[in-house]
Amino acid sequence: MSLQKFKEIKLTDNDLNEFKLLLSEFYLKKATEQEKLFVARKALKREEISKEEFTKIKNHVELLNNEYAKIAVSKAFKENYKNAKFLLKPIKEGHVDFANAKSELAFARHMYRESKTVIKERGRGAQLEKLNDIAVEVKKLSFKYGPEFPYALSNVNFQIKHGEYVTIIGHNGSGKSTLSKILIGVLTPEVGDLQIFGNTVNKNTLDQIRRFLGIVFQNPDNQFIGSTVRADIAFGLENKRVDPKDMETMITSAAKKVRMTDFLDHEPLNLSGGQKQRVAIASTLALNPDIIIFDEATSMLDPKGKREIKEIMVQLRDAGNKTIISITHDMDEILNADKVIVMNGGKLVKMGTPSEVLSDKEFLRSIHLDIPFIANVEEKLQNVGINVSGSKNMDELVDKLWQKK
Ligand SMILES: Nc1ncnc2c1ncn2[C@@H]1O[C@H](COP(=O)(O)OP(=O)(O)OP(=O)(O)O)[C@@H](O)[C@H]1O
Repeated sequence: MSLQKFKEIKLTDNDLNEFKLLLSEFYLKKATEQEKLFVARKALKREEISKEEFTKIKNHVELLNNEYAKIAVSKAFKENYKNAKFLLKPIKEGHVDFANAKSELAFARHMYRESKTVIKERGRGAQLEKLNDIAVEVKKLSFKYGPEFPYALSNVNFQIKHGEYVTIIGHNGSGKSTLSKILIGVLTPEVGDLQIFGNTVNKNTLDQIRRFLGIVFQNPDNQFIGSTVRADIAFGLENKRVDPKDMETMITSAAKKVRMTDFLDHEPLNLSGGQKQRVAIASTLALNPDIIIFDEATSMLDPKGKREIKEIMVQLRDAGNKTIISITHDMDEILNADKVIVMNGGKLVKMGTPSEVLSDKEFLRSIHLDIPFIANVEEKLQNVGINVSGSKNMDELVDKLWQKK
């Protein structure tokens, strides 16, 4: 088979995602019906239902079992893998098609293995494939809390690339919380579309898509489950059924990223606000999500705590391979971001780099946003003819002023 022909007929990551979703959905349906059969069997013994009624339920379960057995096969993926293997045979190393055919083979093998794992796990725990490198895409999104309410979000559109650090900012009532609830799947958009790595979020896909996301909430006290920092980080891993022998390494590695290794045996409730949020971040990081959403995560912290968390957001972005989304009304937070999304009255009113957004200070003031302290100082300096802009913190501003001397 030629490479061209293979590309026309090959299975894609989309097919694999559909297979995962179908299996988990069907398994859930089957489990529910099996539960009904269990109850019916007891009812039959107590003569509360007739033999005919019981047989009807039993036949239905049998039918589902048969159908499930037909679906839960990785034959198509095996065939696809076999086709990919044939691709390489006639192509010599060094030929233009060689690398291409090799990567097709690697992906076909990955899909075949994944399909077998999903069957073994009956679709439960399945992680959908990333279909592109756009971590979040919101298209024509509108939302209202009820028919008689005004739109809390109206026609919002944006894209966040994987690896970007984005802040979503807005005054009270601008729609930030509504947007964040939609992003984490607590609210469902009625108009428009939300995609995570190319996967459309809906009630069938939500559970699987959530695995891409980690969330750090506003109140650190509401996020603790364990009696020690270690137990707290372990909780999510246990839920994910991580092998206990890998657990300690994963806990230490997550704690290290937020500089909390010395506190692993401490009680979370005795920590400072900033430290508590660091533990919450470690618990999230341990699960290795691709996207971390900080939902007003610094708003209850003192200045030191705020600084600590902001530093960690920057470090996570700098370490690569994580998308950081911070929903906040702290304007100082926008300076370190790659991109800023400004919300007002349920609409996205501005989007750009911090410098682009800060270039129109009058507009920001008109929608009741405070200008970051550093940007205010720069504005005052510009007014007296000293041209400095785009500083992320006081040190950077001082450096720029020294260079001008
Ligand atoms: N549960 C609700 N029922 C009805 N309307 C709501 C509800 N929650 C929010 N709203 C309305 O939706 C709009 C957007 O509110 P939202 O809470 O998303 O804004 P916000 O930017 O997060 O504000 P804040 O910073 O005060 O939390 C507002 O007009 C608000 O009154």
